[in-house]
Amino acid sequence: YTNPPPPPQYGAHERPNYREVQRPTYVVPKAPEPVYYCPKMAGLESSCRPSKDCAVWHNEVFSTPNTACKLSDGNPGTCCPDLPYNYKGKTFKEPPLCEGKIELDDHVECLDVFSVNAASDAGEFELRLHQETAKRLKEKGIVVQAASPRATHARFSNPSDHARNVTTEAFVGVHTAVVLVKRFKIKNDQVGCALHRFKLSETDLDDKCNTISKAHCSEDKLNSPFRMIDGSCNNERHFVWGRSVTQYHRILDSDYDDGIWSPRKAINGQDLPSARLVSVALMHDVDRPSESTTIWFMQFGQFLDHDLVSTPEMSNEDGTPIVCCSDDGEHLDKEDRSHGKCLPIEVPKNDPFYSKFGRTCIPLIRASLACRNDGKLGHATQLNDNTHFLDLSLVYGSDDKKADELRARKNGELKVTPRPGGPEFDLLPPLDGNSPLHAPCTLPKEVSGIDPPADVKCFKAGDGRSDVTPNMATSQILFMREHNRLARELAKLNPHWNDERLYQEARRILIAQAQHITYNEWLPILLGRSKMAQLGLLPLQSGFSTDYDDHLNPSILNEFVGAAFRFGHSMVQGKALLMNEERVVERSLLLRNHFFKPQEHYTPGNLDKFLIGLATQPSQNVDPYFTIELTQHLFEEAGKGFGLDLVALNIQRGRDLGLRSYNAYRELCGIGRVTVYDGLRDLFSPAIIERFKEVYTNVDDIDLFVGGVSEAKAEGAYVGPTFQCILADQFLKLKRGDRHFYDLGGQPSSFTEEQLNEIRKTSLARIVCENSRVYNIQPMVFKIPSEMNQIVSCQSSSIPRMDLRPWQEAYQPKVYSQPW
Ligand code: HEM
Ligand SMILES: [Ca+2]
Repeated sequence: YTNPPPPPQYGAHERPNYREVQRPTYVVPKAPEPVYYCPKMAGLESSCRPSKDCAVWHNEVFSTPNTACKLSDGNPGTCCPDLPYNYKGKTFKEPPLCEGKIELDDHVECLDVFSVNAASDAGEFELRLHQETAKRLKEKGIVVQAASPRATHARFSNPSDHARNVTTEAFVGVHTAVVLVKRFKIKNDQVGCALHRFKLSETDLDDKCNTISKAHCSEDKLNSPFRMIDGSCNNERHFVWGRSVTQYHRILDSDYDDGIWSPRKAINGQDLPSARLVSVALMHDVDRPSESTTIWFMQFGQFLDHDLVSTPEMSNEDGTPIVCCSDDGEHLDKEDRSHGKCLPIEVPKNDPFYSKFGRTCIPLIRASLACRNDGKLGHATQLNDNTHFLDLSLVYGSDDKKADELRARKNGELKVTPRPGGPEFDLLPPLDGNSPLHAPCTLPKEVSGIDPPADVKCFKAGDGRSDVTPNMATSQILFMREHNRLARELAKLNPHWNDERLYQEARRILIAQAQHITYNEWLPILLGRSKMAQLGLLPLQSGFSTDYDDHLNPSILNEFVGAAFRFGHSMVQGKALLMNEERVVERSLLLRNHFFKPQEHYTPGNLDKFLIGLATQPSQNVDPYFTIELTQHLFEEAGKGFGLDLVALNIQRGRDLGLRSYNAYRELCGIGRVTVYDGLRDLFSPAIIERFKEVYTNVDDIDLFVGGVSEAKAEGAYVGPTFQCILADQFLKLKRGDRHFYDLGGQPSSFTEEQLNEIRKTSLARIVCENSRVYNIQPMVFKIPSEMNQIVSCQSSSIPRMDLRPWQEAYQPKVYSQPW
């Protein structure tokens, strides 16, 4: 290169619009010619490519003979066709609040703004009453015990200060609605039409929940090439769409007993079966590992989960967690639960596990309430504490304060805990100010064999759950390191860029990489190629996407967060493996001992061993089988022998979030509603149907989570058709409703075509290679190594390396050979 003249230096805010920046043309090297014969696949000609370019075809690649091939330089590759045609499928619309055809009863017609104001006083009173109850409980010494499973769950679901304030305001609105429904005897199907007529701003509730309507985005923000940290200003008209601390959306109307907030009942009017009873009756711990998919697939799923959602639980006014069962695991008196924020799970007396510990109550606190985006009165909505977008908020934070805390403010880098050996050993920065309720971050001597080292701290990242398990921490550390690596490389290419510019550019690239991995490598395994093609979810091979739809709300759906995306819990293995380069297990860690205890990561070399374990150990299948590490020992306190049951929590949470029953989603997804249990034979084994009959009195009572995980897999997918349908809809909204989606053209945040082609070289295998001391890995890390997915050197062209030269400002165009 000849040195270009130094470009002007400017901070992120004073820069010209990206659309105006002149970029030199960059000549893309031609793809290597296939040198080996490749078989036809799905009736299409195929050619030899780096394996990650065949990830979308993984089913055909692994079922067609002779799909292993050699790239032009002799390194292993995979045969597959070009990407198939991407149709433009439809997304589900949000159910209308009021269809307009419902006739209101006369007495409901009488409901006017004065009645609303009167009810709002009652709502405020309810809030104070609940605050009193909380105070009384504290005085009585009924508080959450340090290090207990409940304390750890509270840590996992801890609301941000912003979320806590929003919930308090929304709570009054919800109670106002509850009072009105009672007073005016409003039937469930009339709630929307009766209440939506009232805007909070036109009632005495005008001081509540008014920040959403006041949200504003300057031209600067709308034209910024970089996303806002809190996800705002993505949509140019609806500034808050996708922002953190805003409501989840839904594809079917909520199902609450009172039409507002109380959990649904069984069809016969009785209570639904206890969530723990359902968990025990249906969900066993049977080892059914996948034959082709690694545990990285599960882990990346949880990584996405922590990017896309965080449903905080409600808390006391002072931020302390709420108590919903007594210390010895029994239900509290009705009076002590009168703050209405508890939804404890009934444990049957004869429970095969918890009865041994005399526990009859599993605590669950209701999810934080959101201010409704429409500013109207209506049923409860819940909030997402993270940005709804796939934007690596779990790496960078979902609000400016958190983002700032995480930045090194030097060279665009993120803060780290440095360890001897260089950046491939960096860990996440320490979490300071541990709450006294937190269990120690170190392992007890009985587990580790050593005294707890003094320098071991819990980790801090953009999301508070970064060290919930060892491998959640592994994935967070990996992406943090890749950010810093990108920032270092960009600084070499553009020595004149300041910290802000380097941080934002590295962030933009890393988010694009994560989106590419998700749509190119991960979703094809989850949803299957044909479903992706049908909806238009496949990534492009070249050029820009024109997919953006500014009418589409990208927000996460209650159905997704409350049930469908929890499919991942079924894939979890009870043990995390540490493996060496020979792929031999050196140690295995029982999950129950390692929740929020990242001590193992402090041993040099262990992170590499976790990474190899992730690429080797198979994932479990999605089925009604769950490891007891999650269903009996979740967040167990050391030495106590029991923890929480995640399956029961999922079921109960679904009811808390007002999800309709499984049958309603079958109908929505075009699979067809069933009227009798036998109708389920299309997707369920007779044994499972029998077990459904034992616990649910009506086929319309089945919880969505339970039905979803028990379905037979959809063709080419990792989940059944109902979850496939909900998950696909969500990922379509996340792509089409995101103005900053990585392959979108014509936006201030769009990459140049040359940059985009480099981003398309990304694979998770490459990110592992670049940021660890793992030297050999298979190109498709979500797939178990095989002849078509051979373990190769990280130096190999089988795992393409992205070239950052297209980011060099005003560099001289030059044709160069493959970067590897
Ligand atoms: C060992 C691994 C995992 C553990 C210990 C774990 C634990 C938990 C816990 C405690 C909750 C909160 C339950 C509640 O209060 O409602 C939760 C929620 C959730 N989990 Fe997991 N999980 C794991 C893996 C996964 C995976 C692999 C996925 C997806 C592929 C996933 C998706 C979700 C989702 C979507 C939620 C709802 C999150 C929210 O509302 O904020 N989890 N998980
Ligand atoms: Ca996010």
